[in-house]
Amino acid sequence: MGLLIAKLMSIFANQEHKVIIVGLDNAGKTTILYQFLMNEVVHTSPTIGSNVEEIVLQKTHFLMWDIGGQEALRSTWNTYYSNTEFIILVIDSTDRDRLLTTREELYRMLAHEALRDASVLIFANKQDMKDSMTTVEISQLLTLSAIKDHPWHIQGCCALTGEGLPAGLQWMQSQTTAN
Ligand SMILES: Nc1nc2c(ncn2[C@@H]2O[C@H](COP(=O)(O)OP(=O)(O)OP(=O)(O)O)[C@@H](O)[C@H]2O)c(=O)[nH]1
Ligand SMILES: [Mg+2]
Repeated sequence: MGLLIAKLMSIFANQEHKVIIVGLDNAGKTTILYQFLMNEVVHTSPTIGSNVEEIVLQKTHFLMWDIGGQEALRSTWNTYYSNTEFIILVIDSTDRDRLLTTREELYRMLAHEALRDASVLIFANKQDMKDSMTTVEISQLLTLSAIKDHPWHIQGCCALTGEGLPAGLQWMQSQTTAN
């Protein structure tokens, strides 16, 4: 009996949490995924379709789907939604012109039934660029404070150095234990 309980506990401890990484093309999604995986900057080209990798933080396993963000691919995002626990929305913080497009995509996702229980981590990426918007500016432009039905968190980061990425992962881990 004790063994059975131990086995069940280890299954739950190693349960995989499904994550989708979304955002407009060139935001840095693929760069972030491989920084998580290897602590390295990989050479990327625009993602057609998706990449999937398992990222483990202590005993928490995340199955992360990095989805192509080009305009023509955005209508396919919803095919990845089922069983998603976390949305990572990556933003190129220098891309002021397209922040409203990101905002539309964000609220479209949040209204989707399959994402009703998902938590949202927003990475304000490319904080190394001197003209980047701050997390405060981005929060205001996305009106994040209006999101009441999903836990959310915004984190500044630089995918090239990895700065800010562990803090984001840690927030996700805290949400898995909070739920
Ligand atoms: N300066 C700077 N450049 C970055 C950063 N993160 C990513 N990049 C660069 O931004 C470009 C796009 O990165 P990707 O990771 O391919 O972007 P993506 O979001 O996966 O794009 P799609 O696959 O087309 O949706 C690459 O040239 C990256 O090297 C960052 O934090 N700072
Ligand atoms: Mg990509």
